[in-house]
Amino acid sequence: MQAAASLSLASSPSSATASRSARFAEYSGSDAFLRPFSSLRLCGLRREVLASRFLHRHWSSRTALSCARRPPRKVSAAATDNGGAAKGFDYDLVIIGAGVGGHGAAIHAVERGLKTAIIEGDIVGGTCVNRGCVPSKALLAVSGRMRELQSEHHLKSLGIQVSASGYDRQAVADHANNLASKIRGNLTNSLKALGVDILTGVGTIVGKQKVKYGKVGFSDTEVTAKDIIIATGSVPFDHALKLEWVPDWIAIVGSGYIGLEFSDVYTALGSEVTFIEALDQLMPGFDPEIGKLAQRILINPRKIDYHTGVFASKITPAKDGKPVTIELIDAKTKAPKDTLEVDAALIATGRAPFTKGLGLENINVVTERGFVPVNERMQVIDANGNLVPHVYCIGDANGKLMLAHAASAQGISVVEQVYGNDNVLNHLSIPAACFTHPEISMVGLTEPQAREKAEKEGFTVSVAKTSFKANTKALAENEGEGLAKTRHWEILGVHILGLHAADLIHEASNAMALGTPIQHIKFAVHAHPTLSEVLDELFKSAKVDIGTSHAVTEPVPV
Ligand SMILES: Cc1cc2nc3c(=O)[nH]c(=O)nc-3n(C[C@H](O)[C@H](O)[C@H](O)COP(=O)(O)OP(=O)(O)OC[C@H]3O[C@@H](n4cnc5c(N)ncnc54)[C@H](O)[C@@H]3O)c2cc1C
Ligand SMILES: NC(=O)c1ccc[n+]([C@@H]2O[C@H](COP(=O)([O-])OP(=O)(O)OC[C@H]3O[C@@H](n4cnc5c(N)ncnc54)[C@H](O)[C@@H]3O)[C@@H](O)[C@H]2O)c1
Repeated sequence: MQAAASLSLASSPSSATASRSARFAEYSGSDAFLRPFSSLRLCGLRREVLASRFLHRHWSSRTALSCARRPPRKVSAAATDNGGAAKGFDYDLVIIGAGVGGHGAAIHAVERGLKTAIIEGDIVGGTCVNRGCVPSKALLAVSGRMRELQSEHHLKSLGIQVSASGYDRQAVADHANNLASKIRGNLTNSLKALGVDILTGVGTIVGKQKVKYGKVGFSDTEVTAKDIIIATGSVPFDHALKLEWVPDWIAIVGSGYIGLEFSDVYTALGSEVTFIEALDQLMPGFDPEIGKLAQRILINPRKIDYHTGVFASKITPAKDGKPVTIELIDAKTKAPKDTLEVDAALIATGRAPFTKGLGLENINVVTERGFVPVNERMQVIDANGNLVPHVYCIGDANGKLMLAHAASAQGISVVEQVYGNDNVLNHLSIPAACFTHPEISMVGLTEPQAREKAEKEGFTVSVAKTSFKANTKALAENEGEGLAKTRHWEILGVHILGLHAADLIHEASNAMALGTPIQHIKFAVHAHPTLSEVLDELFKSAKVDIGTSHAVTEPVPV
């Protein structure tokens, strides 16, 4: 199923107008969090419905501070130093969009001695810093602690007594907002410290190696660049991060990363959640076995119910004291199924690229569902299937892998090419994580995908699994729930659900990126007692048949 697909709302990105001023106005005001008034029912309960609202933007970058301290860089024949551009150009590199992708590319470009400018039409940091990863992880930090404090049984088993737990909604919201501002400041300062020119305004490609930019209502300035990177990201649907109120009952449309993370936040803060998922099971993007375990740990014990195999076909925002209404239709037959009345609705059905008004028509590029077509080197492909010289597109705008670190890694890969080093990023080795409690992480193929590949290519897949239940550190924390699984001696994929899964995945993703096979990594030594021994055990339990060359390990049921 395509992200961003099928849900049409007044506030959805598809309603974006072509005008640049309207684009940015809409960007800052789109309202995916819809709310009501009045009383309604869920799971047989009647409840008083709260009025209210949500919304807006905030977040940052991890590389910012360390990069400011990097040593002077070497300058190749292909590049000038940071003071002067290639002959005949204002800049060696102009990047349109200062999100994490653009930021990662800019600091690496300076390191490579390229005279670099970054054009930003809104605020530095983009989605991740201002409206995505950063504020959502601040909220998840709160939900994690709330869960611990609310789990009397868990605390008691550790010998801890806590009389009551509670939270101050505004203080929680401030924590998310302040973190976003702080990281945005770090990002901006790191660009300035490295001598990247930050050009304010909406960037438009006006022709070969030419970009204009300008604030809405002011005249544009034109700059030339030897190479251009488009890093304009996506239009987020989600503005629930300001936490202006906590609804009693919230419907979350879509059970992907955003839906699952917000269900963790809202249930910890006291809301009841109803998931609406178009596919036949919840969390359809995850490895099926991990998805089942996630349902057992993250859904069933919480105040969450769900409708699967249905589309939210129409959502009517709260108005004049009436609740939000959500019309559900059967995903296959399209027959009407149900209508829900809820306090609030959060739309998490994927994100749409932010590529309108970029002037792509001036370089003969036609988007595909809004995404900029690129090859494996992020070089932009025109309407005739030819590469557009000197134009690249990274991050959410190309739709390859809509993750912050993928955007940044693609940016670094492009800068290497611009510098003269061929570089192709291995997307299969890029990890992903969902920051629920406990976390889920993954890299590479799911088990069905691995089996399909094996059938096509004629090899056998074996699967190894291990449980957190046997891990001393996890047991010391009284957090023994979890599973890690891998497949294939080359490591085709690893999936983890359990304590600190988001940190644990990197041993596997680095092994995949470096091509380290299981029969080598299984001899690596891990400190005891640590959670990393979960992966140690996983790799050691993999049955490697070097003769037939494809072994896998099976997990112990948890
Ligand atoms: C709620 C939420 C939580 C998330 N959590 C995570 C997470 O935990 N981990 C993770 O890896 N990813 C997460 N993501 C995804 C992550 O935020 C994106 O993948 C990432 O921000 C993409 O970076 P980008 O640089 O491609 O685009 P963006 O961050 O969207 O930045 C693009 C920038 O370009 C600017 N721009 C657009 N058009 C123009 C123009 N014409 N001229 C000038 N400037 C322009 C925009 O204003 C913006 O600043 C989350 C997303 C959301 C919505
Ligand atoms: N921790 C992280 O890394 C993190 C966190 C949040 C977001 N993200 C990024 O943001 C992107 C978007 O996240 P997301 O959760 O919005 O998208 P997603 O693609 O992960 O999940 C969307 C879900 O919505 C369902 N859906 C689509 N249309 C529907 C409809 N009309 N009715 C009911 N269900 C519908 C889909 O079947 C799917 O399960 C992700 O691709 C991810 O890359 C990452």
